[in-house]
Amino acid sequence: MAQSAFLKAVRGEPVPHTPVWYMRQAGRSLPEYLALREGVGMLESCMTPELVVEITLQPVRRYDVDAAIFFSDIVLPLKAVGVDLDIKPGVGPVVAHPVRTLADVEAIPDLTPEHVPFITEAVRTLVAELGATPLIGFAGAPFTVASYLVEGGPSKEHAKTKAMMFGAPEVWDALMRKIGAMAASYLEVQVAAGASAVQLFDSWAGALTPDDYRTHVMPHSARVLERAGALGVPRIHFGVGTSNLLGLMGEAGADVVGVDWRTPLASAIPLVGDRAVQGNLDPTLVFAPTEVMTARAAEVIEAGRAARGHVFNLGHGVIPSTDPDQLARLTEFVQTYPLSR
Ligand SMILES: Cc1c2[nH]c(c1CCC(=O)O)Cc1[nH]c(c(CCC(=O)O)c1C)Cc1[nH]c(c(CCC(=O)O)c1C)Cc1[nH]c(c(C)c1CCC(=O)O)C2
Repeated sequence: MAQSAFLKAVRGEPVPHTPVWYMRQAGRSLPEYLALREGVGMLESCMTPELVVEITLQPVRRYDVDAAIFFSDIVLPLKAVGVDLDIKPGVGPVVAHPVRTLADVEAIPDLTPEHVPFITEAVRTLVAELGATPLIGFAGAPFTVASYLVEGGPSKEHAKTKAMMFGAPEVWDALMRKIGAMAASYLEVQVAAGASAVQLFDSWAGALTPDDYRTHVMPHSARVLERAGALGVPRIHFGVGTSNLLGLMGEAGADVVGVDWRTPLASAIPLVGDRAVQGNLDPTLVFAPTEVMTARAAEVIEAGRAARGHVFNLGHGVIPSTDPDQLARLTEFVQTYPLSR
């Protein structure tokens, strides 16, 4: 495991090849996933260790990627403590009673390992099955999880969330502390059971100005990353549309900053300081002819050499209509691309 290209890259050590994994590598792009999920709800599948193990392993078998990502969802810890929510196909997380008041926040229980025995079981089994392939655990960052809780579902503008942030700072602070502590506890469970690294997904942080991020969000994400850091595992911090936040997302306590595809790595690397980067091929390039896709992947790898370390990934999740064979070709291309270091 110590020889893993992924772990070497995140520590900034020389690598045998550029490591690669994909956000949403498990899921609807894989026919074997669709077959397994038939008649099983998303949250139900996340709470069934045999399904979590099998779904997490599917892309590792198919692509021989350099890391597995635990199959779950950012709202799963909320579900586990009893928040009434569902994940609707084609929509995303939907919360029955959106959070508006301090009483709403206080009604959400704190997460303990006893809430998520199925996570511990799934991670332990996975780590044994994966052998030398590292498992990445993950949690949703406070802002992104808050958006689902406050809006009640997916949102483009995050208007209610930001209205609380600007207009009800005491409710906002209590909510961010509550779900930040929950994210940290959730990561602790995954690492205690054997996860080798963690990723904090702040997918919607790109909706914020740098000042608002620094004042209202970063301290809460920093506390999550600090607790994860105390466990001794590398921490990846990712968001979408974050070109103006990359420096702050690194400073929040990340070892690796995830970059979406809109920001060229050459621009991102000077912003993140002495940290590794992860990313960032446009996920739609898998629909281009293979040689177009691989030429663009080569540009990403070349640009990544300027960083302390580089983990290849897409700039956001695998699009469900992606052809798995094309992703297999991309993986092989990245893993066999010549190194100059
Ligand atoms: C914002 C967010 C969510 N969930 C997640 C994020 C952060 C990452 C990102 O920015 O994409 C995180 C997540 N969700 C899922 C994973 C699995 C691990 C992996 O990356 O392979 C991870 C890391 C499974 C999932 N989470 C979800 C699916 C699809 C559900 C299904 O297969 O029926 C999967 C595989 C559902 C979900 N859950 C969420 C959305 C937006 C959706 C998609 C809704 C849809 O289009 O159907 C919330």
